[in-house]
Amino acid sequence: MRYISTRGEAPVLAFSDALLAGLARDGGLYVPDVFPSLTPQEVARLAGRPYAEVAGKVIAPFVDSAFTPDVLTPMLEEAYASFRHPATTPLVQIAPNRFVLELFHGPTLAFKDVAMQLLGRMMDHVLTQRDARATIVGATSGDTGSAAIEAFRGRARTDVFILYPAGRVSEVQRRQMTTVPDANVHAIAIEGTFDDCQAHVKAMFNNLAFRDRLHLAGVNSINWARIVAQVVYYFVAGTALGAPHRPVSFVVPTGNFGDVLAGYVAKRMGLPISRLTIATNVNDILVRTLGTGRYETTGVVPSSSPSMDIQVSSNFERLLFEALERDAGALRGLMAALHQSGAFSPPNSALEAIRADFDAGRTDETQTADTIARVRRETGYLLDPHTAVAVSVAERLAQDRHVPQVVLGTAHPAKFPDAVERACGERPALPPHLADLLERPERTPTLPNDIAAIEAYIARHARAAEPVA
Ligand SMILES: Cc1ncc(COP(=O)(O)O)c(C=O)c1O
Ligand SMILES: N[C@@H](CCOP(=O)(O)O)C(=O)O
Repeated sequence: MRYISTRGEAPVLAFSDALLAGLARDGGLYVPDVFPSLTPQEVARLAGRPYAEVAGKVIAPFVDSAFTPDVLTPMLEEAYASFRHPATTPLVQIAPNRFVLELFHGPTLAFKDVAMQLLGRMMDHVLTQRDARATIVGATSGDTGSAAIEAFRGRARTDVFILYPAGRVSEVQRRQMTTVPDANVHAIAIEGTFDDCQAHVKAMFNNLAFRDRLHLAGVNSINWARIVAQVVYYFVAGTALGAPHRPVSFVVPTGNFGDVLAGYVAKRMGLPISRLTIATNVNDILVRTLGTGRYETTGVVPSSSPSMDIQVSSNFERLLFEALERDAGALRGLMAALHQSGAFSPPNSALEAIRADFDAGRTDETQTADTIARVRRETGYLLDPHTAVAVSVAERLAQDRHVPQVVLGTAHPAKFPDAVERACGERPALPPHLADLLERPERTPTLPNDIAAIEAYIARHARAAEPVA
C-alpha cells in the first residue's frame, strides 16, 4: 500500500513515512492509493471477536513491513488494555433500533484515545527502528490534545506541543492537558480559536525549513493512521448489529470530519453502511455545504459542545478528493479559492457523489440541552453534549426503521460537567483515575495568536531541533 497526497504534488510514501509525515509537503493530506476491501465472509468473521483482533484484521492491509503481525498484534492488545470497558467500545441501546457506540472508555474519556493509544505506540516503534526523534505539533479543541498528551507523555523520542484555544475548552479538558508533569509535554494556550490553532499547525508543516529542522510529526486527523484506527469501531458496531447480512447507519458528531470520514472508509472497504449522517452544532458549515453546495467559512461560535466548534474541517478535503474522482488539480483549485476568499463551490457531480452517502443535520444549543435532559428522564442514559447533538439529529432523520442506527458516543459526560448540569441538573463525576484532577497543579504558557511567536517557542523547547544552519 502506498500513500498519495490529495494535492498530487508530494512524494508518494509508504505507511511508516506517512505516519511520521503529518501534512504532505504540498499542503495536502495523505490517502491510500487504493482502498483495500474485505469480502462479506471476512466481514462476517469479525462479529463478536475481541476489539484488538478486529483491529488487526482491519488495519493490516494499510500498514507496511514495519508492522508485521508479530509487531502489530501485541501493540493492539496493549493499546486496548488501557480501556476501562471489557468490550473496549460497547453498544448501548437507547431507543428502538437506536444505539450509542460508547467510544469514551479510554484514559482521557473521549473517542480520540481509540486511535491515539495506537498511534503513540506506532510512532515510537518506527522512531526506535530508525533511531530518530520527532517533534509532535497538534491543534486541539479539547480532546485530541489530552489524548495525544496521554499517549506520548514520558516518551524519550518525542516532544509534544499542543495548541488549544484559550478559554474555549472545558475546565476538565484543559486540566487533562495542563496538569501532566512530564518534561516532553507542552500544552500551549493560544489567544484565538481552534481554527487559528489548526491553521498554525498547518503553517508549521508548510514552512519546510522549520519542519525539517524540528523533524515535525502530526497527530491530528491529518495523519492517516488516525483515520485507519477509527475505521475499526465501525466494523465492530456494524457486525454486532448484523453486518454484512444487513445494513447499518451511523450518525456522527462532527467537527474536523475525521470520525465520519472513517465511516466512509469502512463503507469503501465493504461494510454495508446505509447512510452516514454528519451531525453538527451551530458551527454548521458542513450542513450548509451539503444543503447549498457552497462551503463558506463564517466566524466560530462558542457552544456547549466545544470540541466541535470548528469551521475549517480538515478531512473534508479527503472526501472532496474522492468526490472529484481523485482529480488533484481540481482539488488544488478549490483549496486555493478557500485560501483566498474563505469559500468554494464544488462541482455538482462532486456534491451529488457526497450526497449519495451522506446526510447532514444541525442541533442548536436549546435542542442539545433538551436532548440531554429528555434522554436522561426517559431512559436513564446520560449523554455528553457532543453525543447529544448527534442523538438530536438522529431523532429528526427520516429513518428506515429496518436499519439499525448507531450514534457515535464521542465523549464521557464528566468531561463537560457544567454543560450537563445546566441541561439536566446533574453533575457527572469523573472516574476514579481522574478524581483529583481539579486539585492538580497546572502548567501552561499563553501565546499570542501569532505564528512567529509559536514557532519561536517550539524551536526553543524541542529536543529534536537541529541547530540553525
Ligand atoms: C467529543 C468530540 N465529539 C466529536 C468531535 C468531532 O470529531 P471530528 O473532528 O472527527 O469530526 C470531536 C473532535 O474532534 C470531539 O472531541
Ligand atoms: N475536536 C478535536 C479537533 C481536532 O480534531 P482531529 O481529529 O483532527 O485531531 C479536538 O478535540 O481536538
